Amino acid sequence: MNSKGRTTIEVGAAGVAVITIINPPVNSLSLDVLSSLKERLEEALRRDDVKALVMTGYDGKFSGGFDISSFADLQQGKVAQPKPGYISLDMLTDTVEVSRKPLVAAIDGHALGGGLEIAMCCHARISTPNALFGLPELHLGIIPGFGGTQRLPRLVGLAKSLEMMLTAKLVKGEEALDLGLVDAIVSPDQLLDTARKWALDIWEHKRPWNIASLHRTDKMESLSEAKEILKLARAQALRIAPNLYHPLAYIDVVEEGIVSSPRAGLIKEYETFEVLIRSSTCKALVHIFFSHRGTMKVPGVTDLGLVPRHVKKVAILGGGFMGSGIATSLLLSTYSVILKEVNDKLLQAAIERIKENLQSCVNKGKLSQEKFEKSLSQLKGTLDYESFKDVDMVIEAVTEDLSLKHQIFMDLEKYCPPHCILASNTSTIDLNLIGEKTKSQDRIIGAHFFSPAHVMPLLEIVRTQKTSPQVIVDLLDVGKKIKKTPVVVRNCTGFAVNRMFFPCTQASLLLVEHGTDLYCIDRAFTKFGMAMGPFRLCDLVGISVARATEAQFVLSMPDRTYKSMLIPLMQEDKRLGEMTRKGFYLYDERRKAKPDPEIKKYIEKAREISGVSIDPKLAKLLDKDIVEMISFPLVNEACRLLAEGIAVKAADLDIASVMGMGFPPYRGGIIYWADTLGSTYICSKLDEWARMYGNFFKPCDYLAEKAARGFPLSGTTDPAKSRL
Ligand SMILES: C[C@H](O)CC(=O)SCCNC(=O)CCNC(=O)[C@H](O)C(C)(C)COP(=O)(O)OP(=O)(O)OC[C@H]1O[C@@H](n2cnc3c(N)ncnc32)[C@H](O)[C@@H]1OP(=O)(O)O
Repeated sequence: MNSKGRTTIEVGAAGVAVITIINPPVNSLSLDVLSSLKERLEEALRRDDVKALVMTGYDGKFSGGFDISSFADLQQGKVAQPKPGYISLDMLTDTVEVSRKPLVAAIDGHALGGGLEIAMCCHARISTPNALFGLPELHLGIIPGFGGTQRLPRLVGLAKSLEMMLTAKLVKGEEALDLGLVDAIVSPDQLLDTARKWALDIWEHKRPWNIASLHRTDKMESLSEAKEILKLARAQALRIAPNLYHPLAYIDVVEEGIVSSPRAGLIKEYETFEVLIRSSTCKALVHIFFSHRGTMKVPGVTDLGLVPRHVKKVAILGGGFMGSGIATSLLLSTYSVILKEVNDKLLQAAIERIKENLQSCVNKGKLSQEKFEKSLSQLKGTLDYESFKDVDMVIEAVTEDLSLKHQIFMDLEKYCPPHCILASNTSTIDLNLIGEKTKSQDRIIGAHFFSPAHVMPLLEIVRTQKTSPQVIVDLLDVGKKIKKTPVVVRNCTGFAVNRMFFPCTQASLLLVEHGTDLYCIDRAFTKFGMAMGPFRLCDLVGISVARATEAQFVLSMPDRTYKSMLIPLMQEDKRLGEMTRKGFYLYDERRKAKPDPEIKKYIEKAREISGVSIDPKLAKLLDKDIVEMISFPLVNEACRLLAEGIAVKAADLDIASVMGMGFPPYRGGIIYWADTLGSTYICSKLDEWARMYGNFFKPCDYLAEKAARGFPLSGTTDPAKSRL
């Protein structure tokens, strides 16, 4: 079997051994790397010609931490440490940290998770200004397992370490120096020489031997302060993630080290790590980690060897809420942006919105004043197409009016250079229709952003049968550069995210008309872990948008829509959602939502029009039943997207559900979650509800077939069945 990574050792004339971790692309710590590292360390400690050691990572990257792809082997017991806690105690604490030869970490790139934990066992840390440090393990449903829970608080103080861990915050070189996490900052070309000299200086007592990180006390708060900080951290963890156990387990482990001893903390750490790595939360979050990266791999597109073309200048048509958000995203990533509006008043308003967006980044400390000025200087407003002659990409973000879009795309074909990518931010209109009056269909593509576009992480890239792979590769690259997660889907009404989410609103309306309490539905959803319930979301998006979207779906899938008058009735009465401070909820000036007893009136009227009577069973549903009755239709639609080839991979829908709909990542995304319940169970429930409440619930063929065989829904789709 090929080994997964290795380390090398090179002993220089001055007697400093440089050990390099080699496991591209991020130098993760596979078990092979760890075992090779142990051998190299032992060799260096044994050799008489070695006075001191430097540890570094290959190709300017220290280490991205423990090898996440080996979690599955650990979970299944296929590999194990020689004894419990071996790496943390025997290797790092009792060999490296106590060694009589000084060991200095030379850090460039990233020192994350296990990478940082190893660096913290060293006797000094030298880094470059751009190096990134952090313990992001909680994002994977685990806690650090190589001593990070004990050493980070002792190096940077308890309060700061809790902040870094609970928010998975990464710190950069200079901040790490201020915190005391590193001892010196040097440029990349001086890194190794400085580290070598530093190690030798310690050996020659020209620099002090620092006390081992595990036993430092100078940064730690007093016991009473520490207890108060831990109490607040527990409250924060419960508030941020009430369904999650592992952040609390992490705080318990830190506490053990403080109230008992650091060694007791290390023991509790590895015991807890062993439990958490086998948890369903960890498995789901690891699935999200790899699926997230997998969205950049599109079969038949990204495997053709195409190189993304350099996109420098982007034009945006329409500076409304979406257009200005998209422009902000591009400016933040140093693209030159031309913003076109139809008159000066709208143009000035759009520029003002962009300024506000950028200013809010400055206020949150995410953008320096200097970068704010630079970004803004990259923005040019215009009222005509004159300056479009050298743009590389256009993103149209005007209102959803097909004839207007027809005209725009014909104009774009006339004014833009032939290589220019012609993208539309439409959320519902068929891209084939948008481009039908042009001869440029190979460069027409959907770039569907989610509102607010400069904040939401998902970018749905929609390709038609004619979109060229080169254009898809180009947009994937732009998406990555503007720090979005792109998911490539095929063209259909609502594309993947809106189409998948639509049955959720529909099922909610059906339940409400049959007697389920509207606010109980939203509560059950948020308790399940969704960012917000379907009715709160409707208010946020706006009742008019919800109605317009509904109209599109009623047209394209009349056989499976539930026709409720609740939303039209509210629209008639100008209860338009959060923007009018009245929708399903009432809103105060701080946008805090409060249930409104008046909503009953609208429900009763809608019920009367539909001719539906209250079903006593539905009026008393448990939270679990509410979640299932609303989410299973969503799963059903996701299955249709897979069967039709709209989405190529189930994992893409998992990411789309997490990033576009607020589905809880620790449940792994919509299809992953469905598979934890089983296709047979979901299908039988949908069948039962279809018999009782109509075709809206009827399982699609894909789901029924998988259920009949007891297969998971995430199995690869048959490309032959793709409709394109
Ligand atoms: C015992 C310990 O306490 C437990 C641990 O250490 S758990 C691990 C903790 N570490 C992490 O969570 C870091 C995870 N990685 C990252 O955040 C980012 O990959 C990074 C900042 C290191 C680099 O980001 P970036 O340059 O954008 O590259 P990115 O696309 O994310 O990753 C490159 C490749 O490396 C893989 N990779 C990244 N980190 C990995 C890791 N720790 N293990 C295995 N593979 C990893 C990715 O899956 C990707 O693979 P692909 O090319 O086949 O898709």
